[in-house]
Amino acid sequence: MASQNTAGLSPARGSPAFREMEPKDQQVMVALRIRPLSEAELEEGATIIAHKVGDQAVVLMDPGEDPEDPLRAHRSRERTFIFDRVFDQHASQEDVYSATIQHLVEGVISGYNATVFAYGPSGAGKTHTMLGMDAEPGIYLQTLTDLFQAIEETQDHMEYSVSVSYLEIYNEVIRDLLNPSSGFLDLREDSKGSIQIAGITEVSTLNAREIMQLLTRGNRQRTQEPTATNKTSSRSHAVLQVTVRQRKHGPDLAEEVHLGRLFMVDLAGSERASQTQNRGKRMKEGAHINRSLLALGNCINALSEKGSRAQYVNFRDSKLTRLLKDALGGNSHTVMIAHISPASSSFEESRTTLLYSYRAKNIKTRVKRNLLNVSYRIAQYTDIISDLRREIEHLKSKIEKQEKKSEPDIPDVQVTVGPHNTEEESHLQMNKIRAQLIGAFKEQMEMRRSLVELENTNLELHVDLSRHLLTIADWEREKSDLHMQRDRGELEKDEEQADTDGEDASTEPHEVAVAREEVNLLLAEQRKTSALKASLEQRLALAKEKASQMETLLPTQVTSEDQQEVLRLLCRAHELEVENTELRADGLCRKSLLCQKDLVIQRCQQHRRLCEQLIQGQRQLMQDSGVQVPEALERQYQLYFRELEEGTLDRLLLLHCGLASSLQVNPTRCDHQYPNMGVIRHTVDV
Ligand SMILES: Nc1ncnc2c1ncn2[C@@H]1O[C@H](COP(=O)(O)OP(=O)(O)OP(=O)(O)O)[C@@H](O)[C@H]1O
Repeated sequence: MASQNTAGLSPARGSPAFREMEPKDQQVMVALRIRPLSEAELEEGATIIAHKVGDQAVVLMDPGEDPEDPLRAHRSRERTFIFDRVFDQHASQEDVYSATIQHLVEGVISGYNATVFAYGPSGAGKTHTMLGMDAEPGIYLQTLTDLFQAIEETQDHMEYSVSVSYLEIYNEVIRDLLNPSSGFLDLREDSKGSIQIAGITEVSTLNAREIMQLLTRGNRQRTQEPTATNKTSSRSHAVLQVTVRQRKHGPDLAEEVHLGRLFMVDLAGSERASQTQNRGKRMKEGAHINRSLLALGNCINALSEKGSRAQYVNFRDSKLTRLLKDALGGNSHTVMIAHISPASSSFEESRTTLLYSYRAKNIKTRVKRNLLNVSYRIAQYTDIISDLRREIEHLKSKIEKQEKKSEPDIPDVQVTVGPHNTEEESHLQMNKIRAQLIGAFKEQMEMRRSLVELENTNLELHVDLSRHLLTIADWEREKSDLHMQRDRGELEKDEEQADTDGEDASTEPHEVAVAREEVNLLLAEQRKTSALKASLEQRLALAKEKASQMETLLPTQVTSEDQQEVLRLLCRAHELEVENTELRADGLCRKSLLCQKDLVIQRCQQHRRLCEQLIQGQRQLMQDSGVQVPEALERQYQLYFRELEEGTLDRLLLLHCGLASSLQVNPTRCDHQYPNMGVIRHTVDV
């Protein structure tokens, strides 16, 4: 089960909607599901205040409103919201699935990304919609069943591999729900800006039921506890990720690979702590859940206003938004299913949920098909072909020149007798050598590509490591500041406050503990990558030597000048392709170096701010105590203040940031040719 299952399948499938190659702007689809009144709500005498009108509207009545009150007649809080689809208590699981997600399945198979997330307060029905129950399976099972069925129905020159992972984000920590003992997992960004989860378990199977059993088991591992509104409330965000790789072999060596990713996200309850009467641990945990949801809300706000006010969208604020970055602002067909209870007792919750989801309707994503290898291969072949053409032309003209020069010697050359005196034998020999050469060359190329990917991974690990070390260093600095302030007696008030809250201000925050853990993991991973790289480099050196020996032997094994020439050209083509790969790797390294430079600049800026504070503080101290400033120092002060006022340094930094970000936005030619670099780097280790 752990290994990648492939099914030999599929034709030119896909509706016209999914055939387009150009990126298309796509509105996020927002649907609303109103669950039936629960027994508890009925018992407490709640009435229904959310009414579905037609297929797209919902009217929410304010239960506190007196219809007879003439003073409130024009200030009614009754509101109508329009969504792409509205479902009420009569809607079945199939109704919801077929109107929202079903149409995206085909796209995922053909290489498009799709995301569906269930949003709403605790107990509003999110898990019911996503996971459902045995008798009423939710979106997970329906989607997987359709996906596998569609794959089964397709045949031809296609191969599919499907892998599934399931994780939860709880208190800003990622856990693998299919392998909960694996500890905390980390998010990584690859060279294309695509988010990956390092070390996640990926299960490959083409059996939806088998996956469902795993998910149901995984869901039991989900952090779940009773809250005031739901006895089995899921306290975490659960993300089911399905990756479909479609591989199509062309008549020549070319190969098309499409990669479609489907995220199905069951968010934690969006309620505010005060409204659910949650106290203690729940309240703290709520802060973390809300950090993710708040970040999600901020992104939704910024994205929905994009264009009109061009707001900055900060996806980096939480793990959830980093993971959903593509779903919200990037390359994905996205569906949000908001959930509410129809009960009068949930009026405020429902109102905020409707407002929040309504805003999400303005978000546009830019959807394009993830064609991985084609552009790379085409670009690569085009390069090689044009290089080869030039080389061939060059060699041809050289041969012509030599022929002209050596015309009188022609009879001598023609009488040379080699070990293969018949034309047929010579032809067979040449084919054999050519096959050997191509084999050796392909092996070399594979190794070089793997080396480039390992190098890329190493750089990413390094960048991640630096980021975590920065978090730790920042905290260490804060801690020493705190100690200094405490020593000077400036912290008494705060300390008192901290003591009454039962917390010590110098207690290490959660993110620092996570950063320490991640540093250890990253170091271990770096060691692993380096060992792999060293052994691969050794193998490559051996392979290169073998190939060069073959080349040296050529003149003794093949006697015809033409054949020798063809083989020499072949060798030259190989060399050129190797050089090309090196160039691309070089491009990637430069980009990563740029990333690292950014980190260094960030660190220097932090240090600069500290120095500025020091200088200002010391100057103040000198002034207060009437110390005479020496002339040379005063001149340096003036220089320093002039620099600050003119802002030269800031302008330089701004210029660097501008240049760096334009490089990120317009990746170099090398990146275009390496679109799949580091995209699939997950460990499959069930
Ligand atoms: N459409 C529905 N039809 C019937 N029962 C439903 C429906 N939606 C939800 N329920 C029931 O309501 C209860 C709460 O639903 P669920 O656990 O799905 O809520 P939730 O939004 O996932 O809550 P939390 O965020 O706390 O995990 C469950 O018992 C569920 O079976």
